[in-house]
Amino acid sequence: MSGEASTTRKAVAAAQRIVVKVGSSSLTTASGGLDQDRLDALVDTVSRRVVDGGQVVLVSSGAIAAGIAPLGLRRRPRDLASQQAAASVGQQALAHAYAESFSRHDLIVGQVLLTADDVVRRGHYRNAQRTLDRLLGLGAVPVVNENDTVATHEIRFGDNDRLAALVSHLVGADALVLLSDVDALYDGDPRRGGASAIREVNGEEDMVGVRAGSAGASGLGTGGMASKVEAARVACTSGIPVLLTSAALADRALGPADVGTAFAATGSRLSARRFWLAHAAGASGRLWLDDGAVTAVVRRRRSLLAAGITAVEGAFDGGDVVELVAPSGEVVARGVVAYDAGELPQLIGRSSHELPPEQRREVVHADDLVPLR
Ligand SMILES: Nc1ncnc2c1ncn2[C@@H]1O[C@H](COP(=O)(O)OP(=O)(O)O)[C@@H](O)[C@H]1O
Ligand SMILES: N[C@@H](CCC(=O)OP(=O)(O)O)C(=O)O
Repeated sequence: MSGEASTTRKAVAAAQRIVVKVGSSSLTTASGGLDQDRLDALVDTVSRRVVDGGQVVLVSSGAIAAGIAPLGLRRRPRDLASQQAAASVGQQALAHAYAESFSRHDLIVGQVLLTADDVVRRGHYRNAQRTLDRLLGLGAVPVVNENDTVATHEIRFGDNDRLAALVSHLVGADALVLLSDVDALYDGDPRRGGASAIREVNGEEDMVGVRAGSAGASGLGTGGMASKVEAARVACTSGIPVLLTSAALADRALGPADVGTAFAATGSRLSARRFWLAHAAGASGRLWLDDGAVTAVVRRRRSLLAAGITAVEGAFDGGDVVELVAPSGEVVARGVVAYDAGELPQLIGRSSHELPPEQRREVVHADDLVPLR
């Protein structure tokens, strides 16, 4: 790549605290065992950064894939119980491999297995934050994965790309690096041919027409490019720049950052509460807004009043988190609703002066509302 490095690339190269996420397809062989050479190469790169004074949190997938061969399975299992069994076997193989590999550089690793509750429940969030912070302070390399052996479909993070974005905010990272088996984001699935690489994403306008598809041909990854793009969006809108490239290019990604796709930080750092509201908390319902209300809450950062709501979905109580939806169906904000779902139908569409005084409070107060664009 030629030309002057973008601000985003400089920020990634200079980041002091960094989260590096590596996917299953970059650590395991097609037959479902750990690929020690590739794991060692990644560890060498991460170690260089740590020895140079940086702090790295490694979010590593691969537990399920690494458990396939030892259990005599032929491919990645589809049912939850077998996935959990594979993860149980594979995670300990993975942790062992990382511990051995980092020990070549005299570095200690700390295994951190998180469930969605650990970041979705605000009380648990601080606990995970403290542990990771202390590990980094003690010079260890935290190796994070989802606690797959107990996570059911209903309570999963979804994928480790999302987990990595959440962890980036949790540890206050200066950058997030997503390593996969593809060197960059392309405008279409590169497996189909004819797609071109996108080098810089400076906002949603650069994503227009980009088709980010499902997981790679190895059958080992889960989220595919779509989940990486979504994770990049979560990080960038929270003020964290992202670099996406292949694990084979990790050295350059963590060095001059002159490879892959750089996603610029578009938003400012969110407080833990606002980040939680925007990205972590589960939503219990939806409020459909008219165009005027969308402008008021998204552009003018106003509270949402009953007059701008056209429909209510879901069974929520006052104090729950809900999504605010534009007429187009796009979720434009999330916030804490002040009323129970049952109270709203008789209020919506009516302006405050038509309502009795006790029902004139905002439906979602501006302080409890985070626009998503
Ligand atoms: N627009 C795109 N740009 C790049 N890769 C894409 C795109 N759409 C789909 N993909 C596929 O996504 C795969 C990476 O996702 P995945 O297999 O889940 O990786 P990992 O295991 O690293 O998380 C690539 O191998 C590629 O084939
Ligand atoms: N927690 C799972 C990984 C899930 C996942 O998102 O995988 P990937 O798409 O390879 O990053 C595991 O360790 O197998």
